[in-house]
Amino acid sequence: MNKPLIVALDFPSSNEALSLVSQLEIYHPFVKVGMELYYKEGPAIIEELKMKNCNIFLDLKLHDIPNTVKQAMKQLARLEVDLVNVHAAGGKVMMEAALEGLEAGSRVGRKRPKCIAVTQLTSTTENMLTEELLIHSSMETTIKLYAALAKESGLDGVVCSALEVPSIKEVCGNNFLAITPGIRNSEDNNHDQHRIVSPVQANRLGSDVIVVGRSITGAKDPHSAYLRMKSEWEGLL
Ligand SMILES: O=C(O)c1cc(=O)[nH]c(=O)n1[C@@H]1O[C@H](COP(=O)(O)O)[C@@H](O)[C@H]1O
Repeated sequence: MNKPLIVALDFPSSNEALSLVSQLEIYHPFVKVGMELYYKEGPAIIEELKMKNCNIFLDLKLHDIPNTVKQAMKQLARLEVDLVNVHAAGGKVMMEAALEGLEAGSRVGRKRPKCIAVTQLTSTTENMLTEELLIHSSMETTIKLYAALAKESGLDGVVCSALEVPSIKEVCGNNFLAITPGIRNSEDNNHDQHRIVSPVQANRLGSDVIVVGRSITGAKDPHSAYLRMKSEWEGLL
């Protein structure tokens, strides 16, 4: 993967998603289909996006007992997307089961999709971690341990805030992917995100991939917003 910017297609239906993609079509965008769009449109939206030459991150954040995750991943593998994810909080056996399902569902001769684990959502604060989730380690320690567990389970990387990338790379090595949402420029609305980083900072902190939603999809001119984010992320601005 070559430092991609993934656009989160958080839309209620394929009309809005495909209209956004058509504005970016010449760049063959890497896009993310999340729960909102997939629960409405199902596998059809994946096929439509493939026809538009998009790379696809199917973000369904699986978190269940190992057997359920394995069987679900077997089905998702058949969609032949590039990237899928689980919650690291499901534990090692569940993450291993996710990979087994992906291997089992992938066509012979075709590589399974990459699989990454969400560590702690970028909407989670240090205070929520201790007060609500009753995790009495710091955000950094928790995320480092979850990342190490994901690596031990054979996963390809994690989702985290760019703020945690240096410590994850220290523990898991440079080849272990760090995919980072929660990307905002100072003038953007933060919405429900808390552990926020600009595209320039994400680059400096060593993120491999950034995920950007509303700062592009909600912009007056999504095409210009995409190009600016991309240039800042790639260190051109
Ligand atoms: O797994 C994800 O993609 C994800 C993990 C996380 O910790 N935080 C997070 O924001 N995301 C996703 O990244 C996207 C961020 O969207 P914006 O906040 O609109 O840029 C959303 O689609 C989220 O579902």
